[in-house]
Amino acid sequence: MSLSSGKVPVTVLTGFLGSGKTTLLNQLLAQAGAEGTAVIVNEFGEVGIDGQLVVGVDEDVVEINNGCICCTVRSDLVTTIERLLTRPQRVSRILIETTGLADPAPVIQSFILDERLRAETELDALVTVVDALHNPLWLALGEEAEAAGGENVAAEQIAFADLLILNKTDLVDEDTLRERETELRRLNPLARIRRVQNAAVPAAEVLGIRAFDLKNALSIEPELLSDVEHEHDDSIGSVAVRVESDLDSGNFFRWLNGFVQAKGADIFRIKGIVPVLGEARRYVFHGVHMTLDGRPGRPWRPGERRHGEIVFIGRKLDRAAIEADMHACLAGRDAA
Ligand SMILES: Nc1nc2c(ncn2[C@@H]2O[C@H](COP(=O)(O)OP(=O)(O)OP(=O)(O)O)[C@@H](O)[C@H]2O)c(=O)[nH]1
Repeated sequence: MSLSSGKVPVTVLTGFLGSGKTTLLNQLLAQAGAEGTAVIVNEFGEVGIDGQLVVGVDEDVVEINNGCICCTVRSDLVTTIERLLTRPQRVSRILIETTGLADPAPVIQSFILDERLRAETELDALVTVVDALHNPLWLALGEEAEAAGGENVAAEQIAFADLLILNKTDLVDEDTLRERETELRRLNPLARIRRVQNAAVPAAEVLGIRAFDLKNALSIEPELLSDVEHEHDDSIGSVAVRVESDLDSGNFFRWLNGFVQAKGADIFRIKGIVPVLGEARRYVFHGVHMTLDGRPGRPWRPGERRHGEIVFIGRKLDRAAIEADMHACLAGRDAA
C-alpha cells in the first residue's frame, strides 16, 4: 500500500531493549496485506540475531549491525533505503526496527534531511513498544544516563511515539497497567496507547495510520532539523559469543540462570540462537533483565552448520569470562 501522495510509507518500530519489537514485526508481517513490505532491522552489537528471528520474509530483511542506527549507521540507513527504492519490484511499505538503545530523533531526521528519502518516502508513524514489566527500570536507567550528561533513551522513545504499544500486559496486574499508562501520558500526552500481549495488534491499527506529525516531533526536539551530534550512554556495551558446536543444555541453562542471578542489575538483554546436543531444532532464547525465556525454533536444515550466536547487552560485561564460561558449556567438555 502506498499513501495517496504516491510515496512509500515508512513505519519505525522503536522501544527499549526486549520490549517486543521483533514480536510486533512478526505479528504484522503474518497478517494479510504484508506483501511487498521491506524490513530493515538494526541491532546493537556486532552479531545480528533479530534478522534471523523475523519470519517469512527472508529475502526482504536487511540487517544493519555493528552500530546504532541513530548515529554511526545513519548513512547506512539512507543507502539501504535508497537501494530498496531502486529495486525492480516495487516496495509497498518499509518497516524499520531500531535497536532498543536508539534515540528515534536522528532516525526521523534522516527522512527529513535526505532529499531522496523526503521525495520518495513518507514517515507513516513512529510506533514505540513499551515493556509493561520493565519500563520503570529502563526509565530509571535513562535518568542515570541523563544525570551523567547522556540521554534518557527510553523516555525519548516514548515521547516521540505516535502510537504506544503497551506490551507484556500478562506480566503485571491492572493497577500496575494503569500506573504505566499514567507514566506514558506524562511523557507523551498525545499518542494513542494500545494495551497488548505478545504484541498482538491488528495491522490496520499500526500501519498506514498517517500518524506522524513533524510539528509534534519538533516540539519535543526543536533541533530536529539541524544535523547535531547526540550523546550515547557509553557504559552500555555488548558482547557477542559464537558457539561452533553443540552446547550441553543442562550445563548451559544452569550457567545462564546463575549468570543472570549474579549480574542481574547490569544485564539488560541476552538473546541467542544455539545448537543443543540431541536437539534437531535451533534453540532460541531471550533474556530481558532477569526474565529468561527459551524455546526450540525451526529445525536445523540438512547440511546447515550447527553453530550459534549469543549477544549480551549490559554494563560491566567481562568478555573473556563470558567466553570462557560459555565454552565450558560445550557438549563433551565434562569428559575432557
Ligand atoms: N510474557 C511476555 N513476553 C513477551 C511478550 N511480548 C514479547 N515477549 C517476549 O519478550 C522477549 C523479547 O521480545 P522481542 O520481540 O525479541 O523484543 P525486542 O524489542 O525485539 O528486543 P531487542 O530488539 O533485543 O531490543 C521474547 O522472549 C518475547 O517472546 C508479552 O506480551 N508477554
